[in-house]
Amino acid sequence: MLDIAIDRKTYPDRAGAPHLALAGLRLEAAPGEFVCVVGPSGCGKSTLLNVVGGLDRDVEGRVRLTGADSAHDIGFMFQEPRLMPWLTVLDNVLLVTDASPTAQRRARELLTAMGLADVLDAYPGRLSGGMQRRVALARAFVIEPKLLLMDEPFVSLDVPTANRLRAMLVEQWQRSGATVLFVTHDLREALALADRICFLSAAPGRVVLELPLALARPRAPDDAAVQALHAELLARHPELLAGLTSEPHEIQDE
Ligand SMILES: Nc1ncnc2c1ncn2[C@@H]1O[C@H](COP(=O)(O)OP(=O)(O)OP(=O)(O)O)[C@@H](O)[C@H]1O
Repeated sequence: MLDIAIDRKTYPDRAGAPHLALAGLRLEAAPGEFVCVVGPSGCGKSTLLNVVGGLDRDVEGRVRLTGADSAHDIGFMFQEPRLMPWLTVLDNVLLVTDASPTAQRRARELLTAMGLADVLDAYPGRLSGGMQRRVALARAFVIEPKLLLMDEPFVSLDVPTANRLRAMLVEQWQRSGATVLFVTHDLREALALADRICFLSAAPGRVVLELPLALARPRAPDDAAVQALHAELLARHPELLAGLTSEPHEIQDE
């Protein structure tokens, strides 16, 4: 369903010379597959998502997305929740829809499933960081995306809040059947979420290892099976994991 072949993606550096961010990157994802992209800071993960999502078209290569009719079939979630402070929780979610009665029902259902039924009319500034991410998660799913692009969406949250959000994501993903491309530099997070992990090299990023996962769900980053696989990977591929951090830098949230 998703077939990515990026030959070259450059940015102009300060002197205007091309700075290579991605080169020779090949990646495929099957319908409904949850793929995590893991790599060190600066290897091109956000660039990859921007290219796949059509936010950046200045690239040599191609992205084929079959089964999706339009950009409306692609959902996004970024590191920051990116909510409009002047809109209520419900209106923030409806913003990406046609606000039809069906969309309204769906938005309410999603927000209720995420424990936000009591704050539909609240403004984002009144919500904790974790609640704001839940609104962003509901907004990502409300369009019933065929493809969901997620750029470190749970970074900087405390462990219980991040784990709760991951569980909500997996529940909605399993219901929706969406293909997910989830970028992270946290290997334990990837092990907790993915059907398959694609490791990117340091810049310019390309896929250097693919790891299919057969661990049962639900999983969390601190599960014994995840920890064991993490330790095994560290032992087998120390070179790949240099530059990655598995320790989230926490802020207390809820
Ligand atoms: N708008 C831009 N202009 C110039 N260079 C850029 C731009 N955006 C990214 N880069 C460079 O391209 C490379 C890839 O950046 P990108 O943000 O995609 O990496 P990343 O893996 O997402 O990093 P991080 O994990 O730190 O968010 C880096 O060297 C970065 O400095």
